[in-house]
Amino acid sequence: MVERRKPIWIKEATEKVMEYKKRGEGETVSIHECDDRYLYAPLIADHDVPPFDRSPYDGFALRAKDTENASRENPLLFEVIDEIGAGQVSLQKVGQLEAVRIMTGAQIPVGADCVIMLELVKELTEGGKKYIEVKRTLQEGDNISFQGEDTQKGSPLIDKGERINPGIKALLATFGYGKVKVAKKPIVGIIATGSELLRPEDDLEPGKIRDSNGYMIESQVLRTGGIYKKYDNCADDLETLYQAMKTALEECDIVITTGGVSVGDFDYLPEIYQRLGAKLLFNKIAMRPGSVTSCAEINGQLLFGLSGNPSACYVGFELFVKPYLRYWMHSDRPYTRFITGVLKSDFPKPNPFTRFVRGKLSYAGGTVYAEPVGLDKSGVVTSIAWADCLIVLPGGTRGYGEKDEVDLILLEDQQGSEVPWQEKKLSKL
Ligand SMILES: Nc1nc2c(c(=O)[nH]1)N[C@H]1C(S)=C(S)[C@@H](COP(=O)(O)OP(=O)(O)OC[C@H]3O[C@@H](n4cnc5c(N)ncnc54)[C@H](O)[C@@H]3O)O[C@H]1N2
Ligand code: MOO
Ligand SMILES: [Mg+2]
Repeated sequence: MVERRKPIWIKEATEKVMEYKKRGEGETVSIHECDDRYLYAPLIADHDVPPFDRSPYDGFALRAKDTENASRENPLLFEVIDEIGAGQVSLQKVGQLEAVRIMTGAQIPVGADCVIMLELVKELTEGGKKYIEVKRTLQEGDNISFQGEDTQKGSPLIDKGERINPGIKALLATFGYGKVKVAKKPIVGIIATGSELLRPEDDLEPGKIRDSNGYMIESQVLRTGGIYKKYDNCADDLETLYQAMKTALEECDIVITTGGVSVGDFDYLPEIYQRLGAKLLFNKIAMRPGSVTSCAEINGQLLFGLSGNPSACYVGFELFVKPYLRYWMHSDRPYTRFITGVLKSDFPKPNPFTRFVRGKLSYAGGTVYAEPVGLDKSGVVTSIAWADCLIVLPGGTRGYGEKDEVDLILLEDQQGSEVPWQEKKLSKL
């Protein structure tokens, strides 16, 4: 008699995985290599930015009070006592009716309290001395970028666990991090199982297909920020698979298998979990695709048994593996981000389980729309390539129609969510 598995809610499966969440160690990398890594410590401003009052324009620095009586009818002459570019500091003190020619980015000289742009003055030379003619009044602070106006010393800027983007990298450079402490990348073992599997470089043979899941998971691991170790495809043979799993467990932080988790004659994963002495967390989830997604734990290490069906495998990773890995890298928003949008076409097929339909986002009139792409079957591979979201259609007795409001899981998002997508209503399964 074939085992009858009892499905659990997505919410419950997520919680079971995250019960084993842990934070990985840190390592130091060159700033050149910190992109897309997760910060291991918060970033706090250790000095003011800008670090000194500076000119935002090419112009002349002078004292505002000296311009009090300046006008078109009454131009005032200021003697130019020095000239500085960015990086230079004037040793002169600006006194009454004096000015320093100053370029953008240069420090405001002592005595000066405002800047007038080059275009607004007339320059003249008389008796070997340089002057400018000022025809307008200026206020103290006019055209000055003040020390600390961007950020002040001691300000918390970026939390630990944030993924380093170009802006964060700019801040790291600003505050002198030639080397950056980041979370170590978790090593994810990938084993594609199935006697039908060929490698991409192999010619097709009767009854065989090329392994696509293994490569797709490689990509998902990289997109999440981890590193992968892909093992040779494993035929549906208990002993070979058992040995491959043991090796992967020793060499990796977590292990993902694809295929062999269902109830078929050659689906050996359930038996392998038993032989390894791993604790089964779940092997059936009320969702489609990916209902067979399994997870087991041994000595704190997780084994994810993703479905062999490509679309199911993909969804299983996004919902359950990704948050675990992101948390590992210290993210406080480890879950896949979701938003609300509008269904762009009918989806009449009802399903008792929550469905994650591969979809494409579009925007019109301030609304986000999502349209299913490709064939909605868990064995389908093409739709994954066309999708940038998963349209969530909660299980029930009816299908969904155009204009229905739906949750959308964003596949390309790197910001993450503090909370997972989860069923809003839980009835009996
Ligand atoms: N009697 C039942 N049969 C099935 C059930 C069930 O509940 N009762 N569940 C179905 C569902 S749902 C799914 S999903 C699949 C899951 O199967 P497995 O995870 O055991 O995967 P396999 O049987 O090994 O393969 C399924 C399918 O996927 C292809 N495959 C496998 N690996 C790859 C790969 N690396 N790249 C591309 N494609 C792959 C494989 O050739 C099969 O076509 O079970 C249903 N059956
Ligand atoms: O678990 Mo299977 O999800 O229908 O692909
Ligand atoms: Mg199977």
